Amino acid sequence: MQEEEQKQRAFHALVDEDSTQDSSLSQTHKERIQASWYRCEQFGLDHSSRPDFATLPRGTLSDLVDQHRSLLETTENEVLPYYENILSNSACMIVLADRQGHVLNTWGQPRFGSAEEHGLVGGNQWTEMGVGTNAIGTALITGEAIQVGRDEHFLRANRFMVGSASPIYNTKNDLVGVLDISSDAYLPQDHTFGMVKLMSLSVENRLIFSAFQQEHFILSFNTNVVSLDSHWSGILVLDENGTIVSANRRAEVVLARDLALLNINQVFDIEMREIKHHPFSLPMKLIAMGRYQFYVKVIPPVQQIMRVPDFRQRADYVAPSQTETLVMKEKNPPTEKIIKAEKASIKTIPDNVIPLSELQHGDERVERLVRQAHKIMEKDIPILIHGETGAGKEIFVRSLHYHSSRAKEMLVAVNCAAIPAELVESELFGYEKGAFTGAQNRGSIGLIRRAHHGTLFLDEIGEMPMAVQSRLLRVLQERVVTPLGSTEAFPVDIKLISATNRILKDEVKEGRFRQDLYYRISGLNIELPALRERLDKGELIQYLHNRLRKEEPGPPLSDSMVALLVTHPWPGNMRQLAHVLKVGMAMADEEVLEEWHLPDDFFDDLEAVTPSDYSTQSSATGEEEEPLEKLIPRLLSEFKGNVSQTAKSAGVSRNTVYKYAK
Ligand SMILES: Nc1ncnc2c1ncn2[C@@H]1O[C@H](COP(=O)(O)OP(=O)(O)OP(=O)(O)O)[C@@H](O)[C@H]1O
Repeated sequence: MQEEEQKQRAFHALVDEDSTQDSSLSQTHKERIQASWYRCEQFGLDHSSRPDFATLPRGTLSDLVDQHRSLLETTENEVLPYYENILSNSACMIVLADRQGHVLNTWGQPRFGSAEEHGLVGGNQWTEMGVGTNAIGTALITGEAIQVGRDEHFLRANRFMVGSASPIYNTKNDLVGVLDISSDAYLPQDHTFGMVKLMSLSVENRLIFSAFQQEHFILSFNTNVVSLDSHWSGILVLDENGTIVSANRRAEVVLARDLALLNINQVFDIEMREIKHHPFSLPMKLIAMGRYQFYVKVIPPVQQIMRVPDFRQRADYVAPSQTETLVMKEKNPPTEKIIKAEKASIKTIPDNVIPLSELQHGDERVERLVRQAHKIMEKDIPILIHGETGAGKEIFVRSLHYHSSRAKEMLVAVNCAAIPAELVESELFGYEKGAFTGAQNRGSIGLIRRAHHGTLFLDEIGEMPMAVQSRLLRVLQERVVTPLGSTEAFPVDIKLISATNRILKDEVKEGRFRQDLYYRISGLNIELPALRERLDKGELIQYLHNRLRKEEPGPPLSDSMVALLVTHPWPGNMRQLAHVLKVGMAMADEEVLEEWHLPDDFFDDLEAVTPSDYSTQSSATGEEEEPLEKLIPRLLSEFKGNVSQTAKSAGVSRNTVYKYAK
């Protein structure tokens, strides 16, 4: 359990590498600045040196601009407009530089002096060697995003500004440029840093789309369905066969592996043919690496859409004039019909929501907590759910929401661990026109107000940054949300459900979670038991198996298989069970599900917990066990290379056969 928690923390640290602002991270930043200053000394600079911009002649600059046309256009036409509402009139300057630090273009009007004074101008080169520690030059050397505060600049001449820069990588993972926001120190700097990182991610994502969207499938994935279209989603590019031909940096960080040329079925529990047949607008919930759950959206190749046969040739084609009348008719259905439809939609629980009555199958403890939570949904009392990862917290919350009087309104699920720390605040509370900059813009309503009259589910609440905790506390006390940069307070009526797999009381003791907020959110405390602790394990396994068989036909479960599944420790809980069943059912096709159909990690877990409890058939009969390295090659040659028969006969998975095959 402890190990699992550690793994979880490591995973979340990866999912949001920027989420912690603890001393170890600021230490890393300090070290980076120190290393840069050391380099500057080696370059022979001293603090009073004048910046040497090695300005390019005009002709050379226009050649450089031509070479970087696609990068410049992507930034200028496709990325900056999205940030206009936050950055315009902000008295900051956005700078795009090439991989040698040459400024290619700038946007905005900084408050700090003229171009001659600040030097952020087309053709000037911002390297550490010429200009000392600076955001652009230091990001180029380290290959990572960095914010350089006024006094962190090596040269005194540059200490009038704060620079936030983030490198841009192309689809081949080569560093091709740097995006920088420079301003005097009056902007909220955390936010500016978050923004420049997002902008560079967004340029990278656009470069991927321009390069691949014509002929490839593009998968975007995130831990949170609401954030699927955001720039911090992972992106994978797949060819016809499901081979990953490109990915953004976020995908590699989140999945913590080199993805090049893997097949999609080695990353997610899905085959390419299923991806092709999945309705494209509908996000899927998939498991990565057998354990971690993501929402995944598929964007099909543009050319494929165009290859669809001309619809006018279809027999059921209705000419436009007729269509219009049909639509008009539908627009005015009889009142009775509307009332019926409304009633039906209120009563209908979406397919992916498990009815409350099916959440438990005879475990009294679970039955009691389901009953309590259902009741409390109608009271003004927040619910806090604690449970191991994969225990079914989110499934439980969805079920609660759709069985409450708030079912017609939105359930807004926010995974606090999946949003970069600098942006959690504006995502949750929204921001007013020109919140950060005094600019004219449309602002954003924020996730809390989106859940007005509905349910707000704050998953992984233990990961919420301290500053955001204080703001959330005020919202819960005063029941109003004041968007960033606004003086207006908007009343909110939300049912708050929070979930965590940390022990929040310990987090309070360690000073990582506000005590007052803890008491505010934990009106009803629910401990969702781990799968291994549940008394209705057998029934639950059969229930989940039946549910999966409704989605896709699969083999039946024998009693001995249920008995084996019941003995498993299930560190990944319901999520792992669903994965093991899915893999097993796919491997078994229409045969009866047997041990050797199950994935390897199932047996790894068994061996790790109770090596002596789990024994193969031969050891159960007391016979001397033949080591796998001998048994597998022998059986393989006996069965003339047939992997399935070998696996079946040895009582191991196919992967194990491959491992020991010589
Ligand atoms: N009661 C249930 N019946 C059937 N399947 C379930 C149930 N609970 C969970 N599952 C399965 O387990 C998966 C994980 O569940 P869920 O996302 O609710 O876990 P969680 O506790 O919120 O996990 P995490 O803490 O990692 O966010 C679901 O996608 C579903 O496949």
